[in-house]
Amino acid sequence: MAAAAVCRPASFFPRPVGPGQRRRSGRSLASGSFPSTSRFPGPRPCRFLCSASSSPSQWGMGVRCRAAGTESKATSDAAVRSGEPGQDRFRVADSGRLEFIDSCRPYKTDSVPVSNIRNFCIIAHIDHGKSTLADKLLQLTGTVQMREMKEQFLDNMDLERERGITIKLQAARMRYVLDNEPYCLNLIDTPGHVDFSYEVSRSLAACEGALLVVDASQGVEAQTLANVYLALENHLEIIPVLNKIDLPGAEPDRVAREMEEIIGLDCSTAIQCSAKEGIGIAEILNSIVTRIPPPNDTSQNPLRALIFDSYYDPYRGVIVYFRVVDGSIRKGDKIYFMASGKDYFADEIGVLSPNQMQVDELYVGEVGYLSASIRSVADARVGDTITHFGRRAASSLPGYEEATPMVFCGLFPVDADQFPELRDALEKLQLNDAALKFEPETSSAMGFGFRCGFLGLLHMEIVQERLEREYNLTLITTAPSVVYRVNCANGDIIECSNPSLLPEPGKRRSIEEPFVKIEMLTPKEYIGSLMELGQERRGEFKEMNYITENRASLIYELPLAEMVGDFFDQLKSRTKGYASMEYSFVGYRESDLVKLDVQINGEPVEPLSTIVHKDKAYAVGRALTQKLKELIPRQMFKIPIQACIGSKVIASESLSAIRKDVLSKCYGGDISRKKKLLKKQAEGKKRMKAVGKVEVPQEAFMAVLRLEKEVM
Ligand SMILES: Nc1nc2c(ncn2[C@@H]2O[C@H](COP(=O)(O)OP(=O)(O)OP(=O)(O)O)[C@@H](O)[C@H]2O)c(=O)[nH]1
Repeated sequence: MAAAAVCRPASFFPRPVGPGQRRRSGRSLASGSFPSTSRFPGPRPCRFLCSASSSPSQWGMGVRCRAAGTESKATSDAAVRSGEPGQDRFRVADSGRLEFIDSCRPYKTDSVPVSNIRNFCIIAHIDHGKSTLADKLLQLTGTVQMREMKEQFLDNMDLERERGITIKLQAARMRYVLDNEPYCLNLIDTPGHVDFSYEVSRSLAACEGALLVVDASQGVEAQTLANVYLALENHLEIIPVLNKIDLPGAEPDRVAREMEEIIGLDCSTAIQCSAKEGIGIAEILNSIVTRIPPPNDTSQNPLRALIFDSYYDPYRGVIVYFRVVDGSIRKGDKIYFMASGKDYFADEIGVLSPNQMQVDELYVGEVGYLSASIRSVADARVGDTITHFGRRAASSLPGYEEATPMVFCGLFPVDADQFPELRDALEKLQLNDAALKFEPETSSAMGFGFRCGFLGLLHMEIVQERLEREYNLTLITTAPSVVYRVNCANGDIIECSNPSLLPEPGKRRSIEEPFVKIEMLTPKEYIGSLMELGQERRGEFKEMNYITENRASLIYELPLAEMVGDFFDQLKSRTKGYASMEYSFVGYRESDLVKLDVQINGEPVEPLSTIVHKDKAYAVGRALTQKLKELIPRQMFKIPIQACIGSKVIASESLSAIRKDVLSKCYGGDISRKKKLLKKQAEGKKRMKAVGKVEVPQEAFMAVLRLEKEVM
C-alpha cells in the first residue's frame, strides 16, 4: 500500500517563524522562530504534517508531534508500521483486490499544504455504484474503521438507506499517502437521480475534479451524460471509472468505447474497478492525487468561503458546510455572511471525517463545517459567502443559480393546529434542501397550508416523507401540478400554479405551459413503445440517433404536465427497466388548455378543479365523476356530480338517494293513499335537496387527487 512511509522531505515539517511573522496560534511551537506556512501572509510556503498541540483525541489515534521539526518524524508512519490496534490496514493483492491486513493506528489527519489537497466528487447515473465506491475509499484510507463500516456509509439518512438511493450530498475528508507525501482528499458523494441534480451542481462547484463512475455492465445512461456536462461546465478534471467489472455481464472495453464515442472522453486511462469487491480502489486513489489539480493557493487574500450545504441542529442552530476558497478561518473569528449581511462568531469549526471533528483552523482549499449559534435559518443560506467581519472580501463568490421548481403541490397539515409547525419545519428543511420552495396557501377544503415547488416527483415524495418523519407532522398532499403562464385580456401576464386562481375565460387571452426536452436512452427493441409513449403524452418528436449499434437516443419535446405523473414509471415498465431519461426545461408555449371544474349538487368544489388539455378533458372529467360517485356517501336525495368546462357540462353522474320505504306501514288499502305518501316523500326530498349541503369526505379528495395524478 502506498500509505506506508517512514521518511519525509524536510519541507514537510514546521520551520522557524521569523520575527514579526504570524504564528499559527494554538500550536505550541518551540521557543525560537519558525517561518510562516503558505497559508499565512508570508514570503515562503512551508508544509505541515501535524501540529504540536492539537489534541490526539481529536484525531482518535494521532501521535502528538513535538515542537521541533526533526522530532515530528515520530509520527503516524511509525505508528502505521508498528501496527497498533484501532485502525484497519489494507493491501492490494496481485489480483488487484483489496485485502484486509490488520488494524493499526491511523495517520493523523492534519493540515497539508494546499498543493496536497484534492477536492473531488463522485458522479454517476443512479445505482452505478457511487456510494459503494465511496465506502471503499473511506475504508482504504482508514477514514472509517472496519467495525464502524456499514454499506453505503455516507447515506446516513434513514430514508436513503431504506430506499437504497442517495438523496443528499455527503462530504468526507480522507488522508492518503503517496510516495511518502500525505494528501488530504475531500470527497463529496452525490445523488444520481435527476430530481437531485441540484445537489450535484453544488458539489461540483466545491471541487476541482470528479470521478465519473459508469456501470460496466450497463454503459452510459442519461444521467451519466447530464452529470458529465455539469462537470465540464465547472471545468473539472474527469477521471472515468468503469465499475462492477466483477459482474459476469460486464463489458468494460465496450463501455469504454461507448464513453469515448458518446461523451468524447479519452478513456484510454479509464480505471476498471469493482467497488463491491474492492478491485482497483488504490489505483483510483493514486489517480485522484496525480490527475486532479490542487486548489489555487489564495491564502493571502481575505477569507471567502462558499456555503454548499447546511442543516438545522436543534441544539447548535444552523450548521453550515463550506469550502474555503480564499484565505483561512479560525475558531472564534468574527465572520460576516455577505448575502444576508449578518455577523457571528465562529464558535466551532471542523472537518467532516466523515463525522464532524473540531479543528482550530481551516485553510484555503479545505472543506469543513461551522457552527456559530445561528438561530435564524435565513441568515446563512446555501450559496452565500462567508468572509471576516474585520477584513472583508471585496466581492462575494458567484454562489449558485436558484433552483427552478418544476412540480408544485399543496401541503396541508391534517391537524389544522399544526400549521405553525409545518411552516417552521419547511423553513428548516429548506436549509438542507435548497431546491425546495414554498409559499402559504389557503384552501376551502383543507384549510391553511403551503404551495410547494419541487424539482420532480421523487423530490416531492422525499420532502413529504422527511417532513413527516423528521418533524412529526401528518400531511395531506394535493395532486402535483405545474406553473401556467396566463396572458390576461388586460395585457397582464400572471403565473398560476393553483387552478382555483386561474382567471375566468373571459378575462384571459391564452394559457402557456412549461415544455421540457426529454432525452431517452433505450435498447433499440423498445424504440417503438417509447415513441408511442411520447405521442400519448402530447410529445413532439425531435430526433433519434443510434449512439451505439444497439442503443438509441430519442429526443422529444413535451409539456411538463404530461411528465409529472407516471411518465418515468411508464418508461421503465415499457422497457423492462432498461431505458433511462433526462430532461431539461425549454420554455413556455401556448397550449389549448381549459379549467375543468367539478360541481357536486350544483355547487363548484374548488379544490377539485384542474387545468387540462382540451383533448383530455373528457377522459379526465369522466374518470373524476365516476370516482366521486363511488366515494361520496349517499344522501336522502339524489346528487348530481358534474365535470364542467365553464358552464358546459362534459361529464355527469348521479348518486341515487337513500330511499325510505314510506309505504311499509300502509298495508293494503287504497292506491290513492300510497300515491299521496310517495308524493309527500318526493316533495320532502326536493326541499332537502334545495337546502342540503353535500359533505365531501377527506378520503374522497385524496382519492380523486390520486386519480388526477394517474389520469393526467
Ligand atoms: N456486483 C457489483 N455490484 C455493485 C458494485 N458497486 C455497487 N454495486 C451494487 O449496485 C447497487 C447500487 O450501488 P450504490 O453504491 O448505492 O449506487 P449509487 O450510484 O450510489 O446509487 P444512488 O446514490 O442511488 O444514485 C448496490 O446494490 C451495490 O451493492 C460492484 O462493483 N459490483
